[in-house]
Amino acid sequence: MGELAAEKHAKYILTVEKKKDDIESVLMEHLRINGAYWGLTTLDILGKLAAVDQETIISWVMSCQHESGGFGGNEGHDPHLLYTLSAIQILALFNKIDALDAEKVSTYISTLQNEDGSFSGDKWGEIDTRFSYVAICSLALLKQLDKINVEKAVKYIISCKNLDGGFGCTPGAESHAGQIFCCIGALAITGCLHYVDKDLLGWWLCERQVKSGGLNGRPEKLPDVCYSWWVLSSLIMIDRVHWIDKQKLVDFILDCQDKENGGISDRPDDAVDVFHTYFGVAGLSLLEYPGLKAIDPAYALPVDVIDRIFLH
Ligand SMILES: COc1ccc(S(=O)(=O)N2Cc3cc(C#N)ccc3N(Cc3cncn3C)C[C@H]2Cc2ccccc2)cc1
Ligand SMILES: [Zn+2]
Repeated sequence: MGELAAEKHAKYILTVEKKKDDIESVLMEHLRINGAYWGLTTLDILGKLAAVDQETIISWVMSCQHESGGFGGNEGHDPHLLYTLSAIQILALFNKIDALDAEKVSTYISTLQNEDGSFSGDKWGEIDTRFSYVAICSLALLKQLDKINVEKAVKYIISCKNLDGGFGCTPGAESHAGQIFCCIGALAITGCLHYVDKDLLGWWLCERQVKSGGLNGRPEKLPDVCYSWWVLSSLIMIDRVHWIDKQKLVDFILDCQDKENGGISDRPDDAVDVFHTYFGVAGLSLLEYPGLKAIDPAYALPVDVIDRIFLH
């Protein structure tokens, strides 16, 4: 509890970024570009992004680009929408989106939109509302939303709305906090939040808070720090964040820190990792924890980065 061990978390991220051959790094090498986005955005929120060698990172990110225009999770890996968004987000952090051929990347993304407006994650065709969000967020950052059929993309997302006000990965699939974030984020970016029943969804979301103050992803599940992002950012986007106890959530996240070695875990006393360190720090940023840079709930990037892209 108590306070955020910011210096320790920055040091933890910087050491993990360097490690390549330990078991965790090898297991995660297929999504290394996701890990880089989580780590670098955490550093930026902590005001420590200057601690990394941006030229080295930018050239590594560009080396993950496939000839199709999409990005793989590491050098030489097949492209996927999930990794393409992480690449764009990393370049945005360093104000280097212009290192990209926006036309080529947005053509890759637009070829993954299906007739019904949904998106496949890659050429193998898996459809999930996660991919709708990743496609729309990527194209918005590239200012290339006109490359897809936004009306059909929005219509497909709305077709995944459930009677409980939530959203699942496909029409009729069970509501889950991760998919709700993706659908609400996509609707926020496209200016279509008026299709959402904010009171019904707000109720489902605020019911995710358990007595420890943490948030879970579905009814009866254990709380998990990463839901501090999926649920909280959704509540903020639909203006219902006052329906949860923010201080109790802050205390839950602070309770999940390893204050000795740095890092944040999914719940108290579990092993820390980069993923939960990012979502913990990003969650505290959404809760306006002192000393942290503000993060945009829809784009999952610092507000000053978003302002630089859209307001310059
Ligand atoms: C430790 O076992 C795992 C299990 C799965 C994965 S994963 O499929 O690559 N992935 C990313 C992820 C990264 C880390 C880290 N470092 C840790 C966990 C975690 N999960 C699993 C998780 C998180 N909360 C509870 N659970 C069970 C989410 C998952 C899916 C996801 C990917 C990208 C963006 C959002 C979500 C990685 C490790
Ligand atoms: Zn988690």
